[in-house]
Amino acid sequence: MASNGNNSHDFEFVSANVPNGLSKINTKPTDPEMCKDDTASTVKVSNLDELHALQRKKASAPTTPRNATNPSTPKSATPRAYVSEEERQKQQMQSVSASLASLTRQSGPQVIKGEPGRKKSPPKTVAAPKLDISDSALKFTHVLYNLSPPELYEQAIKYEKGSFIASTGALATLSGAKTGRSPKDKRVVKEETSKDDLWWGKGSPNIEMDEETFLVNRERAVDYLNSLEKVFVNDQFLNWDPQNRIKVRIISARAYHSLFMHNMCIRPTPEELEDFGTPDFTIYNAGQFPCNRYTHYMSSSTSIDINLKRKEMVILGTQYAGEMKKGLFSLMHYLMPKRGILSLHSGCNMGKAGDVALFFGLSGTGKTTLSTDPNRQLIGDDEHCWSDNGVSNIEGGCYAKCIDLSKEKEPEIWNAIKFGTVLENVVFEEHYRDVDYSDKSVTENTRAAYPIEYIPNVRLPCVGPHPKNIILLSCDAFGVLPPVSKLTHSQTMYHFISGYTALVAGTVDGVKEPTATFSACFGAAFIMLHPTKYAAMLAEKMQQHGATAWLVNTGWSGGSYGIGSRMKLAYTRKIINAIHDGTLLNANYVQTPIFNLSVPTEVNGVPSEILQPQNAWADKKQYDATLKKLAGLFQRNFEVYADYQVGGNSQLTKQILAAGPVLQ
Ligand SMILES: Nc1ncnc2c1ncn2[C@@H]1O[C@H](COP(=O)(O)OP(=O)(O)O)[C@@H](O)[C@H]1O
Ligand SMILES: C=C(OP(=O)(O)O)C(=O)O
Ligand SMILES: [Ca+2]
Ligand SMILES: [Mn+2]
Repeated sequence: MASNGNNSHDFEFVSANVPNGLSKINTKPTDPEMCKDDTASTVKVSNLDELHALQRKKASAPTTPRNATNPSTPKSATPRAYVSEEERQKQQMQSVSASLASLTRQSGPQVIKGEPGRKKSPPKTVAAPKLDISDSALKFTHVLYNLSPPELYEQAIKYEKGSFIASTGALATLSGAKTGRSPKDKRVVKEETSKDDLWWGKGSPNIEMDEETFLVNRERAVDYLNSLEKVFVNDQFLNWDPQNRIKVRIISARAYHSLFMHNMCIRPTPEELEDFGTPDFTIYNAGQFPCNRYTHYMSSSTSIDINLKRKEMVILGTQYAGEMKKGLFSLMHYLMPKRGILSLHSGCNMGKAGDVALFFGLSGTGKTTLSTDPNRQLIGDDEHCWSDNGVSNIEGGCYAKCIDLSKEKEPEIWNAIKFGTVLENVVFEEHYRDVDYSDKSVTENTRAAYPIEYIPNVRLPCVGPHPKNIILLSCDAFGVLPPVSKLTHSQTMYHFISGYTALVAGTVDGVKEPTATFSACFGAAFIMLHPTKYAAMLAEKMQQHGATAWLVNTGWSGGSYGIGSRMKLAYTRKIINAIHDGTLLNANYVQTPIFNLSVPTEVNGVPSEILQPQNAWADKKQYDATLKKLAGLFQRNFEVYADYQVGGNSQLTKQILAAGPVLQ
C-alpha cells in the first residue's frame, strides 16, 4: 500500500543488475485492471490531520425513521426562507445560550458548538450582551448538540467513569447513587397559570414549590452546567400525533443522559432540526450536583422541579435517567387533557386486523414485556395519548426492565440490547463484557433504553386507531386476584382509579409481606390533574369507541409471595392472546366472591384450575382471609374518592363506588 505521499507508478523502478544475478524486477504497471499493492492510488492529503479529516463526511442528524406514506412530520405552513448554514448554526447556538442564561446576571454563556480542544481560530462564540462581568461570563461553554450514538459512546467512554461497551454493543453505564425515581423529591411550582387546574394535597404527587425557590434551583443548575467545559443539548420531539407534537430541549452534563434521551424521545430529521426554533419545554439536568438543603422545600439532596409557566424542569441530585422521561410524561399529563386528549400510562400494540390494545399498569407489572409481542405491531411500551383520531405514542423509544431477562422468554427485548442501547446499572464480566442479567448487585431496577425501531415489528409512525381492548395489569403479590377477569364499565373505572399492584419490596432479606400500592390511574406519580378528570375522559372514550376492559394479574398464583409462585409469563401471554383474538369475549364466565369479578372457565393453553385463584391455593382459609384483607385495603384506599364526582355524571360516580369489593 502506497501511503508515503508519492505517486509510485509515475516512475519505473528497475533494480540494478546485482552481482548475485537476481533478475531484473519491473514494477511498471502493465494491466490497469490489476490491482497491485504498490499501484494502489494514494490519498490526496499532505499531512495526517488532513488524512483524519477525510475520514468524516458532512454530518446529518440521526432521525427516528417514519413511514414515508404517512409521515408524522407536520409540513411547515410557510416555505422556509433561505438561511445560510453559518447563520443557522449561529441561531441554534443563540437559542442554546438563551436557554442557559443566568436570570440574575441576565446573560447567556458564551457558547461554542463542538468539542473543547478542537482548533478554532478565532473561536466563533455566541453570547447575549453582558450586563455584568463575572468569571463565568469570561469562559466558553462548548455545546455538543444532538450528537449521534457513536459520538455519544465516545464521549461516555472517554470521560465518564463506569461507562463500558458490553459484549452485545450496548453502552453499559451507572446512574450513580440513585437507581430509581425519587417521587418524594418532585416539586411542582404553584403559579397562577396552572394552579387552579392542578391537583394538590393529600394523595397528589404534586408537592408545591413557590416560583422564587424554583428560580434558586434553576440558577443552581444553570450555573453548574455553565461551569462545565461542555454540555450536551438534545432538541427532540414528544408525541407521534403531528398535530400535538411538543418540542423539547434537554441540557445535560453526561453523554449517558444525552444518549438516553436520544433513544427515548422522537428523533428529528435534519430538516426538522433546522426548523426547530424555540423549544416548548426545557430540561436542565444537573443531576450530579445536589440541591442546597438550606433552600426552601428541600428535604434531601435531590430535587426535581417542574415549572409549567416557565415551561422548564430542573433536576438536581439524581442521575437516574428515568426522571427525565417521566418528568416529560408529567408535562404531557398537563398539556394533553387541556386539549381534550387523554394521556395514558400504558403500553400499546396493534394486531394484523388493526385491533389496538392498551396495557395499563404500575412499574413492573408488564407493560413493556406484554406490549412487545412478536405477533403484533408495537406502538409503544409506556406513554400514550388517546385523542379523537386514535392513539399515539409520546416517545421514540422503550425502557425495559432487565432483571432476569432471558433470550427465550423475551427475545425481542433481548435482541434490542445492541449498539446504541443504554444499559443502566447492570453487572458484566470484566473481560468479555457479557452481562449477567440475574445480578442485582447494583440494583434490581436494571434497565435498557433503546430506540423503538430496535423492536422488529414496530409500527412507524407510532400511531393507531381507537383501542379495542383495555388491559389493566396488576402484579398481585397477595395471589388472590384471578389471572384474568372481564370488567364492567364501572368496574373498569373503579380499578383504573384504584390503580392497584402489590410488588414485593426486598426479595433478598428473606420472605417479606407484600405491600399493596394504590396509584390512581395506574400512574399517580405522573398525573397533574385530579384522577377523576382522567377517569371521566377514559369512561367517555371507552363508551364512545366500544372498548372492552380486562383485569390481568401478572403476579402471584397458588398463594401469596413466599408460598405461591409468579404467574408464568407463558400463561399470561396465552391469556393476552385470547383477549386479542376475541375468544375470551365469548367464553363462559363465573363470578368471584367479594370482588365480584367475571372469570372465564377456560382459556386456551392455560390450566383451568388456576383461573379461579382459590382452586390454586392449598390453604382455603388462608385464601379467604387474604382476599378479605386485600378487599379492605381497596375500600380504605377508595374512601378519598367518595367525595368526588367523575365528570359531570353523578350516576356513573355512584356506579363506580358500588363496583368495588363488597365485604359482608
Ligand atoms: N406473568 C408475567 N407477566 C408479565 N411480566 C412478567 C410475568 N412474569 C414475570 N414477568 C417479568 O416482570 C417484569 C415486568 O416488567 P415490565 O414489563 O418492564 O413492567 P412495566 O413496563 O409495566 O414497568 C419483566 O421483568 C418480566 O420479565
Ligand atoms: C421508568 C419508569 O417506568 P416503568 O417502570 O413503568 O417502565 C419508572 O417508573 O421509573
Ligand atoms: Ca436511530
Ligand atoms: Mn415499562
